[in-house]
Amino acid sequence: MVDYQKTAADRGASSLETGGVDFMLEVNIKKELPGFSLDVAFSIEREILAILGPSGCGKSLTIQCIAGLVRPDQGRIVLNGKVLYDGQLGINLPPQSRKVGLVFQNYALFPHLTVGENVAFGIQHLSKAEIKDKVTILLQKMKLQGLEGRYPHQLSGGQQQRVALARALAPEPELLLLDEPFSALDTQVKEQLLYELYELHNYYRGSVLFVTHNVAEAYSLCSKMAVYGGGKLLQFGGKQDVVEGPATLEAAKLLGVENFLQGIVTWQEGNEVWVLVKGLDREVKAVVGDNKKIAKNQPVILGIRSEFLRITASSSENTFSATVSQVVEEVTNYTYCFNFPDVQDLHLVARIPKQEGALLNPGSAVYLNLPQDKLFIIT
Ligand SMILES: Nc1ncnc2c1ncn2[C@@H]1O[C@H](COP(=O)(O)OP(=O)(O)OP(=O)(O)O)[C@@H](O)[C@H]1O
Repeated sequence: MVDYQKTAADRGASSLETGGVDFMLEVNIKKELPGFSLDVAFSIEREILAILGPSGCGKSLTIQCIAGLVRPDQGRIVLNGKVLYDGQLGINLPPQSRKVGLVFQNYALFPHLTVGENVAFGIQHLSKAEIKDKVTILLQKMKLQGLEGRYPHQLSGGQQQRVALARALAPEPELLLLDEPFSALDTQVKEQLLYELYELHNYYRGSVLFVTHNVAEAYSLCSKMAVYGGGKLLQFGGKQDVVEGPATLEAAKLLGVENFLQGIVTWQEGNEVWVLVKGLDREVKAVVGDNKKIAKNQPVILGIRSEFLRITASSSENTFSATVSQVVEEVTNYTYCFNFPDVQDLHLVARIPKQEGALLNPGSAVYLNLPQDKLFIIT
């Protein structure tokens, strides 16, 4: 997965100059709707948070509560020390008083206004000269120079979404809310915009909440991830911790983990845990974080992302004899499905970069390694 945070950092880009403002967002809200209840709490500080989850899990509702478009039933939302909503104190600021920018999937530009007029829409209180300067800078940042006089219908989807971003940024919001902003765009345009959005974050400096279904898209852009399921926060944390160490089976599946093994804990020493894998009748070693203690004989599920399995030349720790049952050739990987001799109902999927070896045909026997630091344990 591309990591734009790393690529920008490698070039020495910085988003850390905040002029003394904290850019802290605290959200703790409950909302009951017919047949659905939302109950989430999280906080972020001057960073990009991706909210990830299946359709109907409450992602957009969270965004709408923060933007002031939907009133929660209970809780509190605080942005940079300003209370936007407090159920007990009866505070519920209107959207225009929240300093929050919002971009939806479907651009929502004003069709009768030009690109320049759309971008200037939220900054009419400024002088003409200030508006002109700001629009010029934003159009330049969003690579829209020369398109200022066009109308939305004269723009491509990617250009329209850039205008929507510029319009949201013009009033200098302290928080930018992006609700599936790229889902209507094709892959190439989406990737370009993801990169530009990350670049833009260096300029913008505030926090960003980014709603998506797509794990790779989330990982590329965010530093933190919130995984939603059925109106609840299943997991929240740094993106690598979340993607490589899902806390529950539901979160793991939502995060695209394909490989799960049942087992029983046989031994723990420090952060190393040995698990006897059902069916394989062999132990694997996994590394757990945060000094987590797991009782001996406790049934657990081991998980590992398909990208982390490796084919090795010989048998060693955490390595099993396996047979290729299916292969799919992709642009940069071979995706293999493996069976295990004498074991029913156990299949593992591995994505192996092509440069790591020639194509293996179905029926090939290999050693399959499950790296201990990439195996995670769900109790
Ligand atoms: N105004 C509303 N009135 C009643 N129910 C609503 C309203 N808005 C949303 N819901 C319901 O709340 C739940 C969460 O909706 P939400 O739009 O937040 O989902 P989502 O996670 O953003 O899904 P998607 O990815 O499909 O956009 C859904 O069951 C939806 O039907």
